[in-house]
Amino acid sequence: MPGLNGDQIRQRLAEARLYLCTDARRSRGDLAEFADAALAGGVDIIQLRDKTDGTLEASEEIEALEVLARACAKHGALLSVNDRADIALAVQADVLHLGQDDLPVSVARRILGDDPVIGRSTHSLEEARRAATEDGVDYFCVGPCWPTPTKPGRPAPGLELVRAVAEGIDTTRPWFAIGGIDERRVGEVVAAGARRAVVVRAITEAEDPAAAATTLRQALQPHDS
Ligand SMILES: Cc1ncc(COP(=O)(O)OP(=O)(O)O)c(N)n1
Ligand SMILES: Cc1nc(C(=O)O)sc1CCOP(=O)(O)O
Ligand SMILES: [Mg+2]
Repeated sequence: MPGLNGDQIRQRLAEARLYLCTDARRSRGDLAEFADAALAGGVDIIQLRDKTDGTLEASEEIEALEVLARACAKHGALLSVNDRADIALAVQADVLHLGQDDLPVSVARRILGDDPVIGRSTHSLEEARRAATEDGVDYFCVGPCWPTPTKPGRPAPGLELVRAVAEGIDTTRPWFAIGGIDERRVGEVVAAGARRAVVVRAITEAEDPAAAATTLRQALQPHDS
């Protein structure tokens, strides 16, 4: 099946509210079933981020991404690869996500071409400001909103940073709050000015991933910017 072109990917990114990072569920059941439930519940973008026991072998990562790609095609969602431009190219991903210490965006762009979108992690107002204008970046993430065991050792700038970004910088590019967000806290994130969120445990550890996604999506949905 042909993939989405750059305009279609950017259109879906603009409309996205809920972004899920999941591991490959090597020790917790079926990845296809889980992805299908999360996407049916309202996840717009799904990323494979498996760092539980070291990183996956490239072949294992590609195999898991192919499972996610089929689920994304079924639900009209975007497929995101973490860190690795070579793997994003290999699986024709819609999205590549890069942290501050990952590949430079200009290098990733050279590898990927213009169509896939590239996202950046930011943890300060200065980094967010840079990501909001840096060439080749399509969206950025701001956090952690709360300290999180999913990213141990990463200090949390908290909702103060979300407020500062919402009020103080050019937010023409889509941006997502991240870190410690769950059904209970998502209202605070929205009140701080975010319209989009990235979650890990709130869905990967939910008893009912579809219901968790629906609740999070509804909390983020009422806004239209
Ligand atoms: C959507 C999204 N946002 C942030 C991150 C974190 O990226 P990074 O800081 O590079 O950390 P790792 O995830 O690579 O450990 C992400 N992966 N996805
Ligand atoms: C992968 C990641 N990156 C962060 C950042 O601030 O860049 S916070 C984070 C982990 C988010 O996991 P959870 O939803 O389980 O708290
Ligand atoms: Mg990274």
